[in-house]
Amino acid sequence: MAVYTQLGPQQVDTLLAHYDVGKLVALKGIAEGVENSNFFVQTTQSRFILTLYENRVNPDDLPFFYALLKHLHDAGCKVPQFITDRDGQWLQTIAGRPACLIEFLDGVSVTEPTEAQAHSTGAALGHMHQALADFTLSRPNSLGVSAWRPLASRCTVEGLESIATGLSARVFAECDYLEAYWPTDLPVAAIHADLFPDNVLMLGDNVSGLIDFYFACSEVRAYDLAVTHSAWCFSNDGTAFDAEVSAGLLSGYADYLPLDTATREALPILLRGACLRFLLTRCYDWINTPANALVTRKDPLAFLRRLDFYSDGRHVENMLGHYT
Ligand SMILES: Nc1ncnc2c1ncn2[C@@H]1O[C@H](COP(=O)(O)OP(=O)(O)OP(=O)(O)O)[C@@H](O)[C@H]1O
Ligand SMILES: N[C@@H](CCO)C(=O)O
Repeated sequence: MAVYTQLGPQQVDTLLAHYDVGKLVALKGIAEGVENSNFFVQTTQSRFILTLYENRVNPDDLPFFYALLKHLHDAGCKVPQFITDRDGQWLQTIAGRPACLIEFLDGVSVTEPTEAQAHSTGAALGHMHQALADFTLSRPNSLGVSAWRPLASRCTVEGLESIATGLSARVFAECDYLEAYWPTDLPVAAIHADLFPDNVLMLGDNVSGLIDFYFACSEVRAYDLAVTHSAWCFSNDGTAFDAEVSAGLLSGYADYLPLDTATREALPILLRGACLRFLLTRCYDWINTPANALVTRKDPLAFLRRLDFYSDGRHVENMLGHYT
């Protein structure tokens, strides 16, 4: 569940009085998500998401997210806009929390994507990357390659071994490998960094919205493709790779940005990096979240299985065969 702060209609009425968006008709907490408190707000004029930023989003980063979404929206990408009040303010305080009123986008997130849906997602990602080529703000990636070893240490050897025997050695060996081979010659730009299926809204086969940009940061651009590939192209538990979904995602992306030689050569490393990032954050949460907490812990081993898959160079070669 993700309603950490409760809100009453009176508080939301008071907030909405600053905007030209009509009067409150319905207010409902949204269960999905784990980072922020989200509410569905229906007014006499339209529908909105009201997000209250809880401890994991640093309020100092909000101007970066605002500018990023405005830039993408102005470039025609399907992302929600932050709504400004009559004084031009988009950042408010409600119940003592920083809060924003955000455009509501139609669509549902899929759990078992088809090739066509993956194609549309790849295209939306490529379009976004193209649009961000002239976006000038930056935000360091606090979960990038240099953060993985310290994060693994914070998980502790015992913690990692409690999840799977041998996991600790595997994780530290992977840190050695990725630190040695992480690409330094590819374009760096603002990326989404967490484009899992639950952060993509779809209507039928078509993307209607990309949401949840709160991990967005400056990074090797193709790493975003790697993250998205690792999130979309496997069964949830990571045991089954779906070659059709992979082909759809890559071809949608390549409609906007070519998979040039440098990108193709770096992808095996970037894909392994994406797996290690989610393996480690899930391990950390697994170890530090009580089993009976309201937030459901995500299975870390689902990303160890993906890491195993990508570590076999033949798999990535087959996937990219069409582009060489
Ligand atoms: N702009 C939007 N339009 C429509 N629905 C939205 C929008 N933003 C968020 N939602 C809904 O709210 C849910 C939670 O939003 P979001 O993923 O941003 O939360 P979060 O707490 O940051 O989640 P996460 O755990 O994925 O980081 C989404 O799954 C979606 O159903
Ligand atoms: N999308 C992530 C959670 C947010 O980083 C995961 O599934 O582990």
